[in-house]
Amino acid sequence: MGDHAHDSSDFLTDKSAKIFVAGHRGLVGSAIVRKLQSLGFTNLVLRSHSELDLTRQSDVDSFFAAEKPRFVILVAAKVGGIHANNTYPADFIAINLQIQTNVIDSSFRHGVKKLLFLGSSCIYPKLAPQPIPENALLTGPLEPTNEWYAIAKIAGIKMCQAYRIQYGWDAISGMPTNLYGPNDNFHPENSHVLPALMRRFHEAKVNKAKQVVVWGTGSPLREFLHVDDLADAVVFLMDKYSGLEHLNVGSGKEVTIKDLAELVKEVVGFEGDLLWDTSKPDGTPRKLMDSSKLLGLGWTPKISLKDGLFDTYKWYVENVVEQ
Ligand SMILES: NC(=O)C1=CN([C@@H]2O[C@H](COP(=O)(O)OP(=O)(O)OC[C@H]3O[C@@H](n4cnc5c(N)ncnc54)[C@H](OP(=O)(O)O)[C@@H]3O)[C@@H](O)[C@H]2O)C=CC1
Ligand SMILES: C[C@H]1O[C@H](OP(=O)(O)OP(=O)(O)OC[C@H]2O[C@@H](n3cnc4c(=O)[nH]c(N)nc43)[C@H](O)[C@@H]2O)[C@@H](O)[C@@H](O)C1=O
Repeated sequence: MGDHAHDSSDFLTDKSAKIFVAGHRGLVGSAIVRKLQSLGFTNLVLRSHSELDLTRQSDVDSFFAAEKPRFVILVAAKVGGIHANNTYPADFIAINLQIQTNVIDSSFRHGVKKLLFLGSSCIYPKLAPQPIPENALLTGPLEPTNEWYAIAKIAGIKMCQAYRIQYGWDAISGMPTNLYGPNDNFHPENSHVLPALMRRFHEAKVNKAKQVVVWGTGSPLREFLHVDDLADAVVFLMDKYSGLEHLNVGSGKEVTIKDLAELVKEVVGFEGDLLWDTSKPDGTPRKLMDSSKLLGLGWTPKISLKDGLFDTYKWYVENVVEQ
């Protein structure tokens, strides 16, 4: 089964087509809803976690039988930073396998025309060649702190490929790098590094603290992409890509955690010192992805990290900080 990488679908032609955005209230899902609404889509089907628990197979199948969406964008998942992944491995592997298996299978069985599944750059080996090409998948041991989540995501990619091979069904996968932006998860322990530091620096500034603890050594490198760029890439992939292989979705720019911390400190306006807690894990030393396949199809990221940080901090102060 060859790659039909340039099959164009009718995703952008019929704005009344029914689209199910699974996980629409999260960082990524809410950005995708914003993007689709800005493009004039009028028929989004949205269900919160409490309305439809995607780990419950019979409920998912009843939902698809009733709604029969034409397109599905699957971004619902159990998601968290390095501490959460390292602390709740059973949740990360079980919940994510259940969600994706239920949604992918029910989508196929109820006639969905095209489905996009989101994985993550953590699917690649801990010491993959940098920048990481898509074919580095399954060529080496995973990063231990998030291997459970990574295995679930790899299974999702493989499931989409298997349904294309066996049934000729149009399921595609995108692999985003570390994401950030409005509506992120700012939980003090379970969040990702960027929102965690933004919250900690903000609280330190307000409380006039002298120093802020940052986890690890500060030496790991991370690539960041603003979630609005990711939402743009999701629409681009739904419209322009129908291939067997997953595609990397990155900004191509990486920073050390130390430089990121300094940048967030500057954006927030905290003037104290950083204290490094090296008892906390660094995780994988580097995971810059090679996104040249997606770039070659014509997509480009537009939001710089500094602009994105200012935009996110403005949102944080207006929406999260107790008024
Ligand atoms: N954030 C990042 O840095 C990255 C994220 N990704 C991927 O992007 C996708 C979205 O991540 P992100 O937006 O950051 O995560 P969020 O946690 O912000 O959003 C996930 C959404 O999924 C929902 N959800 C979780 N479990 C269930 C369930 N059992 N049934 C129904 N809904 C459920 C959550 O609802 P509720 O909160 O109410 O439980 C939430 O709205 C995920 O697939 C993730 O793997 C990939 C790379 C990086
Ligand atoms: C998207 C990606 O996200 C996760 O992988 P990660 O990138 O390692 O995660 P992270 O953002 O939590 O940490 C990045 C680095 O930052 C350092 N760090 C400093 N201070 C804080 C801090 O306060 N909080 C956090 N979380 N990290 C901190 C931390 O020590 C580490 O070196 C997995 O979900 C993975 O599966 C995945 O897909």
